[in-house]
Amino acid sequence: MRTAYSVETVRAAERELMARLPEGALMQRAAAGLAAACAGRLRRTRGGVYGARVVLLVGPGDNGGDALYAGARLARRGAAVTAVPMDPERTHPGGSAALRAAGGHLARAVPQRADLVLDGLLGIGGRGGLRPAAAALVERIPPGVPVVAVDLPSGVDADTGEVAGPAVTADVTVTFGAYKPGLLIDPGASRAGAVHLVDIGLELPSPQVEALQHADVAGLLPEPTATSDKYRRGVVGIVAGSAQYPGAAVLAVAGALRGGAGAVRYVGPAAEAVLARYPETLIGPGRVQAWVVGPGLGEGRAGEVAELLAGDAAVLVDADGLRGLDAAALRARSAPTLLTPHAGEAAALLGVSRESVEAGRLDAVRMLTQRYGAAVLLKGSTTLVASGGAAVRVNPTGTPWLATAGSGDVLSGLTGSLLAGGLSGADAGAVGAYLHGLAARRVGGPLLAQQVAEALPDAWQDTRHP
Ligand SMILES: NC(=O)C1=CN([C@@H]2O[C@H](COP(=O)(O)OP(=O)(O)OC[C@H]3O[C@@H](n4cnc5c(N)ncnc54)[C@H](O)[C@@H]3O)[C@@H](O)[C@H]2O)[C@@H](O)CC1
Ligand SMILES: [K+]
Repeated sequence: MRTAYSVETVRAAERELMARLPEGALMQRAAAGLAAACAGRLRRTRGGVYGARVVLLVGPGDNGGDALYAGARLARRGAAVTAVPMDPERTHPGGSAALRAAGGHLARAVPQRADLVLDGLLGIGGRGGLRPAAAALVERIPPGVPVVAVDLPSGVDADTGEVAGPAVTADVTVTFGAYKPGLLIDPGASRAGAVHLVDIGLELPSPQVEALQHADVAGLLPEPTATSDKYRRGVVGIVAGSAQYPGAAVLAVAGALRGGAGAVRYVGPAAEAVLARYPETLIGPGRVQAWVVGPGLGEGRAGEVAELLAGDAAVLVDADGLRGLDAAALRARSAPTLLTPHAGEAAALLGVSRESVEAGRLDAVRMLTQRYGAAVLLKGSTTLVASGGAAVRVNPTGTPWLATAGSGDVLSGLTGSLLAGGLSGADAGAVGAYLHGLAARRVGGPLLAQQVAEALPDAWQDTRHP
């Protein structure tokens, strides 16, 4: 499990640790890890540190201090290090002195010839969009030069991944003590590049955000045993498709057949198309452990959604099924419920704009789970899964090629199948998104939704091999 912690949590852990250590010890740990990561990068790109031109963008706080001390370490190994402070009056005094003593120097303009740029403008103390002095330095980063962000890319909100205006786009982020949610959630995550965690010895409580890894998923997947039969493995029912969108039914069934349930039942007007493609499918109403309702349903079918929600099987509501959902009916349910909106559907459920959901995905998914009393999977670049007050799960797999017609139908079928296999709403959502993203990576791109469904068994097996 990869875990991420809010600024408040990280600060509290830092205070607690600092009280037990000599002054400045934590910053030295951070700077040592940062310098080592930079040296590793310089070794790979140009054979070594000696003679490398390193530029430090230095903000007014401790983030700038980290950059200066790391710069001093690189200067001692023969790098030519130039620090450009955002505000020369407010620059970490100890860090500046250390850099000068090591042979580095301070400048007012960003040198345009460089082998590496360190972004030490803002870390977890950054608030809102970059102010002009910081934005001006970011604009002067020479194109094509690798950028290492110190703790997080400046301009990215550490707690949410929101980016309000200009921000650094890093090749590597060296983060200290703990991942921050903004490094795992878009738009921040795509600014961070490869994230490298430096252990500085923090003791941390339970996380605010987490990302499953292969072993976590393998541990949650419902595997049949010698005594399993198809009913014990769970039956998933698919209520999807319409005369206008029969394909959604076929794709949801395609996903459901690869999600580990013992059987897939289809109810709706696309039975012929479903059977033609998947003769394994049971047709017509009957008992199931979980329903998937919504993909390609079209308009005027809210009654079917309400009827399923009134029953005692688990229910996944997707796409057209999400229109006009009754929050009170959802809150009254005792069986697992999972909603799987994309940003536009989430915006409608919350009564806000699509843009605000996309800019603040973490807030949006938390508000949805609170308002509707259900687990929620918010689709998009970095899919999020929230349930009650538990840590929000961010999906680490996937590819931009998944933004293609029908891929959501496969996801809902797959995830419903996992619900039928006995997973909770949050687990089914997180595991479904993970496998779906892994399968898409296997296919590459451009991809068809049905290829994603076909790659699911291999993705399932992949999770067993870390
Ligand atoms: N606290 C600790 O124990 C440790 C902190 N470390 C470093 O310290 C950082 C946090 O340091 P600080 O609390 O000093 O905060 P930062 O260095 O992140 O930034 C705070 C400063 O930036 C200014 N600022 C805030 N938002 C701005 C914006 N949008 N545009 C321009 N300027 C803005 C503030 O006025 C303040 O002076 C961490 O990210 C990490 O890099 C590490 O050295 C490890 C140990
Ligand atoms: K930074």
